[in-house]
Amino acid sequence: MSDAGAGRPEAPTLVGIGLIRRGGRFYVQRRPRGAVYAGYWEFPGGKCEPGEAPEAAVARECLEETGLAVVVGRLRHVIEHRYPHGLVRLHVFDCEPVDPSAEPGPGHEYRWVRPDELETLRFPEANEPVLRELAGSAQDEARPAG
Ligand SMILES: Nc1nc2c([nH]c(=O)n2[C@H]2C[C@H](O)[C@@H](COP(=O)(O)OP(=O)(O)OP(=O)(O)O)O2)c(=O)[nH]1
Repeated sequence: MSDAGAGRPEAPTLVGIGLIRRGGRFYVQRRPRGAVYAGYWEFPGGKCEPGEAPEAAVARECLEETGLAVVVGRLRHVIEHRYPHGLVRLHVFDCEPVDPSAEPGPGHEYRWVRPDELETLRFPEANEPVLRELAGSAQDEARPAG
């Protein structure tokens, strides 16, 4: 007997996202025209291919989208969010460029931003906990000890 449809929970689309950090700043880029959330800022990343682990997707998407080869580090957040276009599960990883002097390619409009600037840019709403945490850790670093 088939149980197709009724009662089965919707599987989220798995997404890998890279927080590429260089000298205390993060790489952000504008989502291209025609994409969902076109014109919003985002961290590089994208959907996992079938069978692909999120960290592998991060390395692949960072290279494809920015031209930067990255070392994928700690998994910082897993965020499940329902958008009008579907349910996504974002896996957000700390990343470092393999070559710290390499510049991103021409594919996207991009900026390297300080953590406290992140909250002034418009990101897709699922990014909110990431932006809050990065901005908060910047304040901790700036606060004098004691
Ligand atoms: N890349 C990226 N995607 C994000 C961020 N925040 C966020 O909610 N998303 C969502 C938007 C999309 O629903 C999903 C990623 O999809 P995408 O359209 O960028 O993925 P993709 O590059 O594989 O796209 P495509 O091949 O289907 O064009 O994750 C973010 O900071 N970066």
